[in-house]
Amino acid sequence: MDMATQTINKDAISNLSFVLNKPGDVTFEERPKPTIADPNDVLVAVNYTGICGSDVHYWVHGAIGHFVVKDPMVLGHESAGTVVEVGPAVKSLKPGDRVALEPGYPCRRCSFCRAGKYNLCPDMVFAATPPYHGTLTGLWAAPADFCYKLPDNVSLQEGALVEPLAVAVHIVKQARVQPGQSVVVMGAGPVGLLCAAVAKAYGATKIVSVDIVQSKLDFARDFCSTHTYASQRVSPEDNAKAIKELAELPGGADVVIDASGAEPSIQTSIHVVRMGGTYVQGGMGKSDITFPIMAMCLKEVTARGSFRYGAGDYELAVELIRSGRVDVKRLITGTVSFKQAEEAFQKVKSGEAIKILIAGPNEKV
Ligand SMILES: NC(=O)c1ccc[n+]([C@@H]2O[C@H](COP(=O)([O-])OP(=O)(O)OC[C@H]3O[C@@H](n4cnc5c(N)ncnc54)[C@H](O)[C@@H]3O)[C@@H](O)[C@H]2O)c1
Ligand SMILES: OC[C@H](O)C(O)[C@@H](O)CO
Repeated sequence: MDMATQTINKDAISNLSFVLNKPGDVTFEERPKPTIADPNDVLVAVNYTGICGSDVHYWVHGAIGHFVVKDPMVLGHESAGTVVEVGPAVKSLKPGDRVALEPGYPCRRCSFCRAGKYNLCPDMVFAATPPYHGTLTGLWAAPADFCYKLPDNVSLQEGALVEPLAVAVHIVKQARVQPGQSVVVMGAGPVGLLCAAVAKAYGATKIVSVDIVQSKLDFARDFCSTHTYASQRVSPEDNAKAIKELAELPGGADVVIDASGAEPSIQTSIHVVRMGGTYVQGGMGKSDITFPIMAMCLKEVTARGSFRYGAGDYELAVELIRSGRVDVKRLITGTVSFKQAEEAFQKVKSGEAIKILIAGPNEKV
C-alpha cells in the first residue's frame, strides 16, 4: 500500500539513507531527519526513486567532470513522495499530497534565475551532485514550488519518472520540434526513449532511434519510434548515409538529438542533420571530442546544448503522463526494496534494466 493512503506520522518515519562513501563503497545509514528550515518548505516522505546514469557513474568512478565525491554523499535524484508536513507559508500543498520532486534548487536571484533560466544558476544546489546529498533517503525537505502534485491517475512510481521525462522535455524544447518534422535520436536509453516520445507528442512524424544495442532498438520501435538503426562500425558519414536511406530522408533530418554522449554518435548527428537543421546535445560523455565543425558550418546547423530542466518543464512532464501521451510505466523494469539498492545499481550498470525503482525505506514492496 502506498504511504499516501495511510496517515503518516513523521516521527515514525525512518530516515535510512543510501550513502556513497567512495567509489564502489556504499552503506545504509540512519541519518538525522531534515526539518522545515524555511516557511515555504515542505517535508516529503520519499516513496520511489529511479536510478540515473549519473548515480551509477558516481558509484563507479566517484566523480563526473569537476564534480568529485570528496565526502560521503547520499545518492539519488529521481524521486516521488508524499507530503508529511508543510511550512506556515505553504498554500499549494497539504500533508498526504503525492508529489514529484524537482531535485535542484537555484538561488532565485542571479541573472539566469531572473531570466527564467534557473537551470543555469551557478549556485544551484542539486541532489546527489557533490557536495549535496540526494533523495535515496526517508525524508526530504524541499521548497513547495519544486514539488509537483501528481494528478489522481498518475502513480507514485510514474512520479519518479517525471525527472528523466523533464530532461527529455527540455531537450525537445531546445530542439524547437515542430509538427510534421523528422527527428533522429541517437541513443535509446531512458533519456533517448523519452526524447523520442516527447518529440512524437510535439508532432514529429518520423522518429528514428539509433543505438548500438539491438534489444534497445526493439524496445524503441515498440515504444514510439517509426524507424530504428543499429549503428555500425563504419565512418560517421557512412552511418549517416545509411540512416538517411533507411528513413527516406535524402536531405537529412530536421532535428537530431544526441542522447548517448558517444563521440561517434555525435559525429554521425552532424552528418545526418539536414542543411539548416537543428542539433541538440543532451548526452554527457567525454568532455572533449573530435567534432565535424566544417560540416556544421557549411550546413548552417543550429547547435544547442541542453542541461537538466527549467521553467515549465516539470509541469509539462507531469501533463504528458497524465494525458497518456507518454507512457512512462513501460520504462519501469521493476521495483526493489530499499535494502536492495546496491543490487539495483548493479542491474542498471550491466544494462539489464531500463529503469529500476528503489522503494523508499518506509515503503513496502
Ligand atoms: N543534459 C542533461 O541534463 C542530462 C540529464 C540526464 C542524463 N543526461 C545524459 O544523457 C545521456 C543518456 O542518458 P541515459 O540515462 O539514457 O543513458 P544510457 O547510458 O542508458 O543511454 C545511452 C545509450 O546510448 C547508446 N550508445 C552508446 N554508444 C552509441 C553510439 N555510438 N551510437 C548510438 N548509441 C550509442 C547506449 O547503448 C545506450 O543505450 C547520458 O550521457 C547522460 O549522462 C544528460
Ligand atoms: O537529470 C539530471 C542529471 O542527471 C544531472 O544533471 C547529472 O547528470 C549531473 O548532476
